[in-house]
Amino acid sequence: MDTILVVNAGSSSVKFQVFSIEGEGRLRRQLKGQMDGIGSRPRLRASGANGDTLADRAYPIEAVADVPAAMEIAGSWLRDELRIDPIAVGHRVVHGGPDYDRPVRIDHGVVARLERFVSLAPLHQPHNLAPIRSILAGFPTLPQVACFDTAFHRTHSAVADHYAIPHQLHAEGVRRYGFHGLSYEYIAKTLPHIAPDVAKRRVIVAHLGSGASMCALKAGQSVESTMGFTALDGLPMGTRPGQLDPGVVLYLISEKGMSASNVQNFLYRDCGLKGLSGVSNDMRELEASADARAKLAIDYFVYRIGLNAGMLAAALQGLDAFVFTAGIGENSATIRARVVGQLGWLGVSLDPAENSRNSQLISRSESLIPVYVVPTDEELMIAQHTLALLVNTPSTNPRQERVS
Ligand SMILES: Nc1ncnc2c1ncn2[C@@H]1O[C@H](COP(=O)(O)OP(=O)(O)O)[C@@H](O)[C@H]1O
Ligand SMILES: CC(=O)OP(=O)(O)O
Ligand SMILES: [Mg+2]
Repeated sequence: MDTILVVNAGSSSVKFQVFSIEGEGRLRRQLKGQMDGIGSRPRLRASGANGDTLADRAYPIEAVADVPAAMEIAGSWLRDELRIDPIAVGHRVVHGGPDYDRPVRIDHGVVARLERFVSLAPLHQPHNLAPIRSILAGFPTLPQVACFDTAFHRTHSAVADHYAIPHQLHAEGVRRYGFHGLSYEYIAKTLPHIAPDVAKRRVIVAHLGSGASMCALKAGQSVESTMGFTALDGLPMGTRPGQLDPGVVLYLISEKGMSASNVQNFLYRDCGLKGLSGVSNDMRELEASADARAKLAIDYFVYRIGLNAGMLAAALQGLDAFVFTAGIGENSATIRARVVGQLGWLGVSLDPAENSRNSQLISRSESLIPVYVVPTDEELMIAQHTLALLVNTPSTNPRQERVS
């Protein structure tokens, strides 16, 4: 069976899926898994094609302290226990910079270009590139494809793509890229099947995971995002602050004597829900906590989502649907209820029973704007792009020739 392996390293998880190629470009999911709770409660879970459990293992926090450790455990499980032998590997690569507006077949030149963005996505890019490099070294003829978080947002207008700074910096690549594009692309492709009328109109998608952002979709195209040059901007996240006055950064440097790398570590690892609560970066732990600072962190998260929804509704000049997705958006009925509470001024009204069941439609019929929960599938997007590039790019790999 010819298969494609997909690897998606996020800030608190490593996700992977294996798809078989069924002919005529159709893919069938054979395996889906993730190591999540990295740095809080690490757990490897995986299921097979029929949803049957293949692994469910909890690890002590110190055994999976970071993403590389999670990658190592998940990788050896796939390699040594399941003997996965794919004909191609698709990777999520968070930063594609100004040049990549679509997925690309990987070679050493591509890796060298993507290395330049490591400092712009330090929580992700090194972990996205590490498996690419080790596969290139160990299996140089195995086709690999990079799929970018930034690519889906390259449709933004000039006003959405710029900061009010001198042009030279924009020309160098200091732009408002936006991230989580593979997730938004999946939602944009799925929404026409769920709600064909609103999918053609103005939709806000809230991708609320460990990293969190929101996207304004007009007729399925991204027109605005809460994230910018890096995945620091916009909403508060597990360990990142979201929108912050740049004056705070100047204060850290000039008054606290912090170096550039101290500030980088601080902004990517010590802020957000973790910094504000002092309890955890993990929303499940905050929801379970009685600590007043955990409550403040959740209040702040919800409040900022409401503020940013107003901004995106203005970008869209109206709103026809609101969609929740990713770890928190798909699973926390409490957070969804509170966010919908913030959208009351738009005439949105929640159906609490449907919300508590994680139903697809969680608003009441009289709600002026429907609210949906759509589980995202970044890995499926990556597999589809990988297959498309396999079929359309010539290769020296004889196993790959059979696919086309
Ligand atoms: N049942 C749940 N209730 C509340 N939060 C949840 C639940 N399940 C997962 N989450 C939260 O989702 C986040 C992880 O989301 P995910 O999209 O997997 O993140 P990432 O891809 O950035 O690693 C964590 O903050 C986790 O606490
Ligand atoms: C870009 C980003 O923040 O990704 P994730 O949410 O997977 O950490
Ligand atoms: Mg993610």
